[in-house]
Amino acid sequence: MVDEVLTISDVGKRFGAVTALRDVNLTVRAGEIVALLGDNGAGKSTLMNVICGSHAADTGVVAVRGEPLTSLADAKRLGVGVVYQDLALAPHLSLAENLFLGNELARGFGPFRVLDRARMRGEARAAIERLGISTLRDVRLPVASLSGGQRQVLAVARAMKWAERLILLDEPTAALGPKQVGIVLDSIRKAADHGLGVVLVSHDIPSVLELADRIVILRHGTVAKDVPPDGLSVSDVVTVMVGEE
Ligand SMILES: Nc1ncnc2c1ncn2[C@@H]1O[C@H](COP(=O)(O)OP(=O)(O)OP(=O)(O)O)[C@@H](O)[C@H]1O
Repeated sequence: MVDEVLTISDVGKRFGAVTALRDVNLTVRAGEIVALLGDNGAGKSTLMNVICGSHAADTGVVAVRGEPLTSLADAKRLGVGVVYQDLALAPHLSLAENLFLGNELARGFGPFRVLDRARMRGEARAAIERLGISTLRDVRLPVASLSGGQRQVLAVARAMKWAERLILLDEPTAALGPKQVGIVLDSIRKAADHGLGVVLVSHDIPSVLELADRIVILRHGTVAKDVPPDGLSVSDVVTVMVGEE
């Protein structure tokens, strides 16, 4: 399909005697949010690691826009960005500096090259505005002064700035209060509205039912259910997760 960003076909992954993933098939389209749910040990992290190229699948194919992805370098080249649970932000640097961490802009030539702080600030403001988050207006503030939810939003803004096709999020609402959860969910929805595919892992089933376009439930390394959230309750999801349908 034309707007398919991620295609996972018959993926399997073992760790010694443990089968972490078996015959996993999954697609994500541009603008779509897919939530991966499952009990502990169901294979969620392994699948995310395979999608971001940090683990190679033993069998099957992971492809972004039809191009195979088997390494972290492939993931970067193919426009896949990851928001890790620890967010990988530098607390003493500003919002703008964090957005450009490892991708700093410079101006001038040769020995006269210096960081182009004004441009980084301008682009950081634009990146944050795209998410419609007014609470992060001052991009010169240090990240240490932000709340947990604001940090999570900043991490989403950074992934969105550098990833052209797909962003992966690990537990984006863990340890946040209800208001903060709302802000983070909004930022993820905005990223999808800008045409990115989104895959997230979460144990926060109510939030996921509100946010996701599709719910994919893994059980013992296979896809037990892949459905829109319409009409699903938390207990329906838990029943599938634990295998008591
Ligand atoms: N590096 C590894 N070496 C050996 N076994 C592993 C490794 N990573 C995962 N596993 C095993 O693979 C299975 C799937 O694990 P995975 O971490 O993907 O599950 P999960 O759904 O993310 O669980 P959780 O919600 O607890 O994080 C488990 O049985 C786990 O013990």
